[in-house]
Amino acid sequence: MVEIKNLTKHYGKVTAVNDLSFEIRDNEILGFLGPNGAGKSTTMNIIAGYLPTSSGTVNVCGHDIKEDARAAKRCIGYLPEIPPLYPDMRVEEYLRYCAGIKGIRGGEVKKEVEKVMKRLQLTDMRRRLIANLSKGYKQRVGLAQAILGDPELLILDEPTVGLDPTQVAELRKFIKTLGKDHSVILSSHILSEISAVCDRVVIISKGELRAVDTIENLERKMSGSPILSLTVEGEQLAASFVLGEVKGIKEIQDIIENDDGTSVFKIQLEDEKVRQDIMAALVEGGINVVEMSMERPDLEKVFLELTGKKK
Ligand SMILES: Nc1ncnc2c1ncn2[C@@H]1O[C@H](COP(=O)(O)OP(=O)(O)OP(=O)(O)O)[C@@H](O)[C@H]1O
Repeated sequence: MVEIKNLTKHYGKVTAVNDLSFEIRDNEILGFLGPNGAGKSTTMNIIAGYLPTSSGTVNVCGHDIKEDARAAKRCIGYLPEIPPLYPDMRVEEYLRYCAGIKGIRGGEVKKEVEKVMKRLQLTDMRRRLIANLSKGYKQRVGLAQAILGDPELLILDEPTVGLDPTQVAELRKFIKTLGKDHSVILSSHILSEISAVCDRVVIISKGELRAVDTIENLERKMSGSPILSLTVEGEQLAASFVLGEVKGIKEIQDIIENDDGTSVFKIQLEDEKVRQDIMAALVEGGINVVEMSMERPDLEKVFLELTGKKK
């Protein structure tokens, strides 16, 4: 869907983006993470064709954003960090105006505007002045203009900023449904949001790429030796004895005794597969297993490690 190659952007002496390369695949929701000033908005503005590159290329749906801007922009719906709303226009009037800018003509305008208003539950607000809308409704209008004409690629720059928790949940749900038949690149500061919504994630810091992968793979790569959390019933000593016989255990890092007579073992493994041997040994040794789960670092730890902000 989108191929970004060696993208660099200078603002005078400031290098905002430095030799960035990644792709956005068909029908995926790609999370775009980075600390403040990392270069996220700059990159998104360039992909959307709003800002020229200093060097490098961006190809959207087979069209070079520089050479063939008009065709590339036809495939793109963009919701910038600050949506380009006109406060003195009414909702429907504004969406009709946006449809015109996007090259939608004739009877298609009404059809498209009705469709997006319905999708974002704006129909009852069609005659409301944008200035008088709540922040949540303004964001819906911003999103409605982005999806007008059903573009294949949606660029959403921090779409949930300033919304209340209910609106955030609604918007996330909507973005998830969009991701079924669109490609979406979504920037956010909220790591839990990226975890909840995205398939893959790109992490940048100081304009440079730090990682591109699925969240699961990133967490796995960061985790080093896997840690097993094992809760058993009965004598700690008996369980320790059985565990001592299993090959592939690096270290028992901790044993926590609970009030209900169960004990939790934190066990560092050489390989995740050792888990099965542990289970078999415990069953054979007559130890009752209450719970067994792998512990992974969450996206926050991965992010802090990759962006050099480790606590
Ligand atoms: N028009 C501009 N002129 C000069 N420098 C700029 C301009 N726009 C951005 N920058 C600088 O480029 C760098 C990247 O900024 P950008 O807004 O792309 O980061 P960001 O990751 O979107 O940050 P945030 O999360 O705070 O929105 C920053 O150092 C910023 O100060």
